[in-house]
Amino acid sequence: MDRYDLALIGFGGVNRALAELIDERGAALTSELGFELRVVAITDLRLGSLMQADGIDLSAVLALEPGANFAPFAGGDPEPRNEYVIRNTTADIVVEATFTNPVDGEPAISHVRWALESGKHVTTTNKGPVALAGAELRALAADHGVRFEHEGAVLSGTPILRLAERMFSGLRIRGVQGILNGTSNYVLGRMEAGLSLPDAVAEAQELGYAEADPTADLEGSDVQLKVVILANEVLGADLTTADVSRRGLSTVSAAEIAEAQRQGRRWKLIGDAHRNDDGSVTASVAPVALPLDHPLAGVSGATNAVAFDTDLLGTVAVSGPGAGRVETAYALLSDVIAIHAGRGALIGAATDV
Ligand SMILES: NC(=O)C1=CN([C@@H]2O[C@H](COP(=O)(O)OP(=O)(O)OC[C@H]3O[C@@H](n4cnc5c(N)ncnc54)[C@H](O)[C@@H]3O)[C@@H](O)[C@H]2O)C=CC1
Ligand SMILES: N[C@@H](CC=O)C(=O)O
Repeated sequence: MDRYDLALIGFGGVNRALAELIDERGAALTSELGFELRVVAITDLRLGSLMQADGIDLSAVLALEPGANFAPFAGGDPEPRNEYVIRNTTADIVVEATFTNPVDGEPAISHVRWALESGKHVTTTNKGPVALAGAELRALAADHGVRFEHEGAVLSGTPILRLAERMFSGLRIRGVQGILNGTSNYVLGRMEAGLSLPDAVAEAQELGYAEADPTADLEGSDVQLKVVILANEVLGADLTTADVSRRGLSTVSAAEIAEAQRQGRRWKLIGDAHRNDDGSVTASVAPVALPLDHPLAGVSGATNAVAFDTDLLGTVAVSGPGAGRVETAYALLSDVIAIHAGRGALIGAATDV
């Protein structure tokens, strides 16, 4: 029986949900998936670090009282010694789920680099490293014979990146457009129902959808990162966030939301990237008042949707959760499954000189 030891970097909503999944459903997952999962290290800004090569008792760390930290545990330290833990842990896979930094991607990019350099696979839901250093990190992973997986960076657990990578061979993708942020979509729906913006945002935070700073959700920088990822990975572009024009929800007033409802329209924050006739790619994020019969107008709550414009199939649309702790933890599990499925190929690639 194979076993993967994990190091969890960041122990907030998503990595806690993964720990709960392993703790509560570990035996069932082992028999279904053919491998065992064990957590051997955890770091968090607020909790410090914990390293136990024989496996951490997840029920004990999940039961920690607010304000407590890892110091009293064997192998515990009140400081989040990220670099030391990532480089020295016995883990096979580093699971990066700290805050997304939409400006320079740090310190998550460094976390991923340290893990790959020390021969560990990485799975992350953090959009910073993928959007801002994706090519460099993929190359680093290849150099070290390990994988850099990041399904959860777009549409949380809804597997659109792997779908596009694996199932669209032979198609030419002309563009990709969609609702790519769960929080803003949820907030727009709640404002249509009469809630104030702050109340709607507070609900999204409580439900685990929002970024640590929800401005990134509302003002489009989260979608900007996702558009960069889609443009680069699906359209083969080489965009940075500076190439993606951005307007957020503050450009739409409550009165405009009510007026759109009267006109049979619904505001949605739309991310778009499309290939032009000259081969260049144009990308944007902006609120759009869609007519109710538009396919994206009915996508509500934290559900997201992506429409791929292809030459041979026309439009292929996928809809599913775009945010949520458990949904995003599933993305991490799906990455581990992909690492497990590809392990023979990796051994071959690493020895193939
Ligand atoms: N919650 C969601 O629905 C989704 C989240 N994501 C991404 O997944 C990541 C994690 O999300 P959540 O768990 O919801 O966020 P969260 O805010 O609940 O948890 C992040 C955790 O990381 C810790 N942290 C921050 N900086 C750190 C550092 N330098 N070293 C150690 N720990 C650090 C924080 O103390 C916090 O406990 C974020 O990058 C987010 O953008 C992606 C898809 C969906
Ligand atoms: N805050 C993000 C989480 C997923 O990326 C969102 O609301 O979509």
